[in-house]
Amino acid sequence: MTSSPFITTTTIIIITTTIIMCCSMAGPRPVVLSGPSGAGKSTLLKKLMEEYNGVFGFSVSHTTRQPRPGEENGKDYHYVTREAMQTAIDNGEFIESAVFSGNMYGTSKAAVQDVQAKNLICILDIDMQGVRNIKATDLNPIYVSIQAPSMEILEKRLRDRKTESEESLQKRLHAAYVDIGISKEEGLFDVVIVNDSLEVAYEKLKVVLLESDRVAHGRVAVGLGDHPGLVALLAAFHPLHLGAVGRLDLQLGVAHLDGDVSPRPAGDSGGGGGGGGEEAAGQVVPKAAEEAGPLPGGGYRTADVEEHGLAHGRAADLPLEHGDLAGLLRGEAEGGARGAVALSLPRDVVLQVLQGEHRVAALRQDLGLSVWLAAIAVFVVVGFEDDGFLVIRLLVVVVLPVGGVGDGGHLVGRARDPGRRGGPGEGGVLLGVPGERRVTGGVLRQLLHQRVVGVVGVGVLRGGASGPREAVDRSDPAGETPLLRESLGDLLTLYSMISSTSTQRGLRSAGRAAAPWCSVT
Ligand SMILES: Nc1ncnc2c1ncn2[C@@H]1O[C@H](COP(=O)(O)OP(=O)(O)OP(=O)(O)O)[C@@H](O)[C@H]1O
Ligand SMILES: Nc1nc2c(ncn2[C@@H]2O[C@H](COP(=O)(O)O)[C@@H](O)[C@H]2O)c(=O)[nH]1
Repeated sequence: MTSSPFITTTTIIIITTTIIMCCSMAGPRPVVLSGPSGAGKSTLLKKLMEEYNGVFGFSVSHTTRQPRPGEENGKDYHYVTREAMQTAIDNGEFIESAVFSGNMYGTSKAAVQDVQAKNLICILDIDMQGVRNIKATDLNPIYVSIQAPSMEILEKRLRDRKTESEESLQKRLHAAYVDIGISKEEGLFDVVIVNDSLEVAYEKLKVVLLESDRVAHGRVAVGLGDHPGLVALLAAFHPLHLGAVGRLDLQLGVAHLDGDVSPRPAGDSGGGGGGGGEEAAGQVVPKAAEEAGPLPGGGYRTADVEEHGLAHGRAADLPLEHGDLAGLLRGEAEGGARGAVALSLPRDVVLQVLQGEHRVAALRQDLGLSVWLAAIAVFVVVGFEDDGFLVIRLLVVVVLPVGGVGDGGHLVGRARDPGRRGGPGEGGVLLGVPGERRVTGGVLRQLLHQRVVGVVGVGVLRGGASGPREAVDRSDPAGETPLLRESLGDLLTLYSMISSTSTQRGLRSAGRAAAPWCSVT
């Protein structure tokens, strides 16, 4: 039984029974790119948009300058007259505006809202006046300065671009001269990237946007497996935080349910499957990916993992893709905001996890720290199948902001003992994650570098409308595995485990967890 007939032929009633949210929330954090004309902002942005289509969205500014060959109205800019622009500014339609090189430029509120409405991370390409103006708003972006290696190179690039008259070029160079000085002002930019080699600069930009401690704070729900309905429901609660909703069931990007994130030392044959423990905690890197070597941030290329990961027979060597990153990148400003990341895994992964090949690799370490439960959401999905059976599905989402876990700390859950089976394939739900700045950065790194935080299964209740309901594993033809009750039990066990300091102490000293599906090595 696949999940799609169920979805298409049943009425779905979703009841959220409990949601306890105790973290501050915030929407996706936009990104401001600024820097002298000719430094390479548009070039970098173009690459970013191509690679992360569906993650970032460009805030289309208004300008009074003439379009350049190849530029499109509504895509590169909204080209308007001075009068129209001034009227719109006077009407309060702009977040900021500036005069640059004799032309008016401005970011309209609608431009930013359009991007955010699509759940994309909004990128603004604005000049230094715009940066100053944005600082006075509550947009709270990440400020990235793009600089050319030198004024000479900047001038050459601008000339070679052949877009400016001599007069315009001189104005831009003058503005650049001023900007370069201002951009050194402490605290104005979060990051300064010198665009010498385009490739190097682009990799740096990606690191900043994808892995920076500054990027993701606040609660992020990346996905709930193959069940968009549930995700939509969650989105209804916190729409700003569910940026990846549209992409949930495409590719969820998580690998390695156990093991350490750091690349294995040469000669190490790798962590044993299911071995767990510090000795066995080496990262399980797909061979081809390993040969290709880690990316600058330490992760591995999606394509390598995608192509070779699953062939290893290890759960969760799956690609981390654009849509998922959108969720990971959303969040609140730096500065101690708390939040959590809930990430679900696709069916195959869940099944493998539930079949028990994986272990808790670092629970001991994390349980010793301040871990607390922030949210439990229980979704009951009721429907009728073609054969008239009433089917009730229960999906339990646990979001666990983990306070105080050190940079790189993590909570890894092994879902079940060997032999257990997964639910009907809606996907599991990942537990996790911290809120403090350094912690969130650490968690992001874990996710991006293929650490996983934990998995909870999905159970199904099946029975006639008036008959006894029985929890069954729908992937089990015998249909006898009482999954549902145990899933709930496991969750409760998990909750009590992590919320009890004595349990934490006990676990630490015993080095083992009491829950059958959760072992500490
Ligand atoms: N790393 C690089 N090496 C060489 N040339 C580059 C590099 N980056 C960008 N360029 C080239 O420099 C020129 C200016 O780049 P680009 O138009 O992206 O700058 P910009 O910062 O967006 O400028 P503006 O603010 O005027 O829009 C382009 O012709 C681009 O192809
Ligand atoms: N303050 C703002 N500056 C903007 C905006 N859109 C673009 N810009 C900046 O203008 C210059 C020139 O751009 P060009 O396309 O004519 O080369 C460049 O530095 C841009 O960053 C805006 O909405 N507000």
